[in-house]
Amino acid sequence: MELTFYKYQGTGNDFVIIDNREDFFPKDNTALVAKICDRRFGVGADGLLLLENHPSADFRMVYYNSDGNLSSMCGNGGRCISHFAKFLGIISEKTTFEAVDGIHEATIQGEWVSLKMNNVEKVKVSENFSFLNTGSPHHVELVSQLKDFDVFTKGKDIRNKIYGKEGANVNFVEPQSESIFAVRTYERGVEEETLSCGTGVTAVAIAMFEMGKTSENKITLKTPGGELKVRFEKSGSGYKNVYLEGPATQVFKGFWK
Ligand SMILES: N[C@H](CCC[C@H](N)C(=O)O)C(=O)O
Repeated sequence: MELTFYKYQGTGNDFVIIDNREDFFPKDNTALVAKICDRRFGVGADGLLLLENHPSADFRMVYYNSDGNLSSMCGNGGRCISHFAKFLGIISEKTTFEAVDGIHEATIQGEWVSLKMNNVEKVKVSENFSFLNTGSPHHVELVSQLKDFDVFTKGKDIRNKIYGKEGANVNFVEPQSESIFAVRTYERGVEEETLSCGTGVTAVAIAMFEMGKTSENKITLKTPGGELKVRFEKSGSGYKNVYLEGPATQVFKGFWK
C-alpha cells in the first residue's frame, strides 16, 4: 500500500508517524508495522504512531512497538506526535489528546515539548531495584560504570526472567549529582537498547526520589540520545503533576510504496 509518513526522533527514540485521520491504515496488520519499522527492509524506527480523529480531544494517539504489536504508553512518542499535530495545524501551542492510558496534555514551544504523564499510583521498592508504571511498566536498577554496562544482555535477562511474557522495560541508572542521573534502557517490544525512553526516564526520576537518592522533584536525565527533564509532586503513596520535557524533531517526510 502507498502512504506518506513522517520520521521523528525525540532524544534518539525514533518513530514513523502517520496522519491517519482518514482512517485508511490497516491497524491490525502487525507484519506491515513491523516491516515499516525494520532497520534494513523498511524505514526503521523504535515504533510507529498513528494520529487519528477523536470525538472530543484534539486527536487520538495509537502506538505500536517496532515488533508490530500495539503497546502501552510511549512518552517520547507522545511528545513527537504533539509536535506533529502542531505541524499539521490541528493545534497551536497547547493540546489535549487521548492515548492508550488516557488523556494527556502537552505544550509545544518550537522543538521543546512538555507532556503531562498519568499519575503514578505506587512504586514497588525491592532490595536492589524498583518497579513502577508510568504508562508503561518499568524496572529501575542502580548500577556503576553505566557507560560500560552490558544493557542488552542484562536487560533482556531481567525482562524475561522477572517479568515473563508480559515483560517490562528495564532501566539502568547511575547518579551524577543530586538532580542529574544517567540512564540507559532496554525496551520491551523493541527488544533492544533504545537511545532513550520517555516513560523510562519518568520512572527513573520518580524511583530515585522514592528510594531517597534525591530530594529534588525536578530531575535531569542524561540518556545516550540526549537530555530529558522530569518533574513531579509526591501525592500520598504516589505521584501527580508528572511532566516529561524535551526536544522532538521532524527528521524527514517519506513515501512508502
Ligand atoms: N516499549 C514500551 C513502550 C514505549 C516506551 C518508550 N518508547 C517511551 O518513550 O516511553 C513498552 O512496550 O512498554
